[in-house]
Amino acid sequence: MALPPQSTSSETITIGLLGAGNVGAQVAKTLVEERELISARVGTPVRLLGVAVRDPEAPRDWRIPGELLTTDAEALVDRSDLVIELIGGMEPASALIERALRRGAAVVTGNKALLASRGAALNAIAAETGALLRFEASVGGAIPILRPIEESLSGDRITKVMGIVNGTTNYVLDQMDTTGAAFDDALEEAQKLGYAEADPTADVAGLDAAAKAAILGTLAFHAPFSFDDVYCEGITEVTRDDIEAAAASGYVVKLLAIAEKHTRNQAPGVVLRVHPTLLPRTHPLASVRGAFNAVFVVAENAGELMFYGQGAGGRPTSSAIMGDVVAVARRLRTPVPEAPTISREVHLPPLPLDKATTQYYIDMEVADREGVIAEIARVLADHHVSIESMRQPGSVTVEGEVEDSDNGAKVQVVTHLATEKDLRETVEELRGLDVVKTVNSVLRVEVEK
Ligand SMILES: NC(=O)c1ccc[n+]([C@@H]2O[C@H](COP(=O)([O-])OP(=O)(O)OC[C@H]3O[C@@H](n4cnc5c(N)ncnc54)[C@H](O)[C@@H]3O)[C@@H](O)[C@H]2O)c1
Ligand SMILES: N[C@@H](CCO)C(=O)O
Ligand code: NA
Repeated sequence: MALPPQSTSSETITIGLLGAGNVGAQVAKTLVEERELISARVGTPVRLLGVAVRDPEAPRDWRIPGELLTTDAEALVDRSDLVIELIGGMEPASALIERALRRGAAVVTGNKALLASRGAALNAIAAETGALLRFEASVGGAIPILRPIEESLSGDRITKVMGIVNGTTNYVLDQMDTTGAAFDDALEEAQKLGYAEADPTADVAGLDAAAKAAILGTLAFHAPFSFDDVYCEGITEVTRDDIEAAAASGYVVKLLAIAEKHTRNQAPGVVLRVHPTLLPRTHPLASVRGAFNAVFVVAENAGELMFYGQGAGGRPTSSAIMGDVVAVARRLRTPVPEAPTISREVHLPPLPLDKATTQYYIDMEVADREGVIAEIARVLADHHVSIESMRQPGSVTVEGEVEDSDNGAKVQVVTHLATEKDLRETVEELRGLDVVKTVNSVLRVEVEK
């Protein structure tokens, strides 16, 4: 399919869009319908040169003018000053971005999977050729989060970034919690609403959130982290029982991505982790509903900051893409020296999960006889894990002892801060006790921001 002739005005910034799915179709709509506004914001005319698609006949959320459609993505890349990549996945997205950067064209992308595995390499190519590479849409959808970390907080020291960064899983957990929906039904709905990845396994297995944790960690700590540095557990093992038991104890289950600097008793490093987490219902992140995202950032001087907004969906994500397009196009018009997007001045290695400290919730079935609680408490104490609260559903919460109940002997313990290593050894020993029939679930708990 032929492309329209290239702009004759050397002033005009030409844009090539790759992919016209949930996000791409919205971006095409904005570039066509709001061309004057975007050009005014940039200060130079911008023009959508073409939209590379796999199937020109495919139905789309917005009908892209036929003369813009092409199946030759490489030719479009070679003719564009600015390339927007919204195909997703590794190939051909990676090769097309690399092709654009090598010829000095600017690139805007929302492809977190690619950035979390090849981000450092792509940034190196951009640094070599002087090309611009921006990716605000890759984390938190519409929420401005990467630029505040990179620019506004660049004079401070960030110590922790923690957030709900996957809209699909937040939608699924929220539906299960508030309407009692089944996992599969809620996921199907999230797919229909355009929140999920092309393969939603990436969402429910925590991989999408892990990619975002690597990107957030890299920018927050000025050290390169990749997907492989992130400990990752998804929500597929979270049951309705877990959610109901958590609710009965005043908690809500959320999939959190956490990147935290650890310095105590060890050389400094960063633990990056994604896992289902219990939050007290009063915690600000507990009220993040549906496909919304929220990210807490803690910095030495700024203190606590919270960023909140729509984390997924074609329209919200297109806002972040367009923000990058305008920012990058302004720079194409008036070039200024670019500082490296990913600075590497700090040697801060990724640390294994064992180095993380957090609180834990342990739910177990126990024998309904005297001395059970004392035995459980002894095992925890032996491993330096102290108890914040202990509860038996259906009976009165008491300190250190649990009353018999008609509901059978179920015991739920919330610990104080403990290391993963101590916790793991504790749970292993609890499982081996005669008085413990089963350990139903072990979930991490975040009480503080
Ligand atoms: N949907 C969201 O809420 C959201 C939010 C933030 C970031 N993202 C990211 O944005 C990107 C796009 O997401 P999406 O939801 O629009 O995905 P999508 O699956 O709806 O769209 C991708 C489109 O690319 C097309 N495509 C595949 N191979 C192609 C090729 N070789 N040439 C041209 N087109 C090709 C597909 O046919 C599809 O229409 C992904 O990287 C995704 O992770 C999505
Ligand atoms: N699939 C992703 C899209 C936004 O990155 C999500 O559900 O959050
Ligand atoms: Na964002």
